[in-house]
Amino acid sequence: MTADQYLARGESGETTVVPVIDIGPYLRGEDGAGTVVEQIRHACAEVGFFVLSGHDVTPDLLGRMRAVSAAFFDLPDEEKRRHTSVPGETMGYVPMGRENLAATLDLDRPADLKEIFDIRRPDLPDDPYYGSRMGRRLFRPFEWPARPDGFARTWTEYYRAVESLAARVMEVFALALDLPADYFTDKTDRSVDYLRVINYPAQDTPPAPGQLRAGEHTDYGTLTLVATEDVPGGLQVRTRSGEWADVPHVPDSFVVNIGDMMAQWTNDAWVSTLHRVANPDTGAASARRQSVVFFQNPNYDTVIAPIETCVTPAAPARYEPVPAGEWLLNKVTKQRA
Ligand SMILES: O=C(O)CCC(=O)C(=O)O
Ligand SMILES: [Fe+2]
Repeated sequence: MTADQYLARGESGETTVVPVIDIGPYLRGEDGAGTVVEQIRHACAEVGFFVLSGHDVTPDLLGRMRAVSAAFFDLPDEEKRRHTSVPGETMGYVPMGRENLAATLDLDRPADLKEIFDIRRPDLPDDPYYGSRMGRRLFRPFEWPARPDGFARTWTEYYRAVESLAARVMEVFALALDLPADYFTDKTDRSVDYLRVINYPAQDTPPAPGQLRAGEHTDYGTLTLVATEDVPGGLQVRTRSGEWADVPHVPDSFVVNIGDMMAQWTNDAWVSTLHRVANPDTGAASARRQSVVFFQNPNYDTVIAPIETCVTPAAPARYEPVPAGEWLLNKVTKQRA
């Protein structure tokens, strides 16, 4: 991916960088559904990011998810560390200093200033897909924290809600690529999703040179749904001219971005845009930030190759086929600080 593929406009540009799209008409099968498809096609091709409103994940559920997660991060360090993920994995608690997203682009930067709790699909179905060698590697069972109360219940409820929403967005993606609405269904129905809450603590000491809340990176999979927070030190996208532009926070909406595998599927007709999480200004260093992030990655045995509607004589296939699980593991290995 080269910098000139990032079309979003930055500080010096007045254009809206990241459009807000109301998916409601599509979800309800109303007349405006065609417009939703058009808007999403445009956003994915031009920006790689959009803000999704009109979805059916309730503010109540999101509020409970935030509260229970914040309560976990407020537990004593020693209690959180009992859930520390095995090295090279992100399942469970990932303490400060363990992840470095810029390293996925082979950049030499200090570790990200964040801690994480991360799960895979809860309540795994009895299916050889999950029990195979690759299945066990990617869907390793994890232990829920005993505290705070209701953690497992709320996270499971949230997982189900965003998993369904992601499936509906994938239908829109298929339609936007002139494919049948269910084109991606059998490629993502056992997806290797990551549900993680990221706590970006207040910055009591100044970050090291080049150190950020999250270093620049692209996401790896199909799509990401981020519930952001309106506090200093937030998500930024890289514009075509190489500037960093803030992604707007719209209450009760998700920031949606596409990942590398969607860019490869579309033969780069759609962009997997560089982004990062900035530090708060010194004056706002006490601002803590928490984001709730759902990454959808295809089934591990889905082979990602440019889709036929995206390959033309003028745009020949740019990518060799690659199994999604392999691509994902390669990235996850690199992200270790
Ligand atoms: O915290 C955020 O707003 C986004 C984090 C992010 O981009 C990531 O973890 O991939
Ligand atoms: Fe990201």
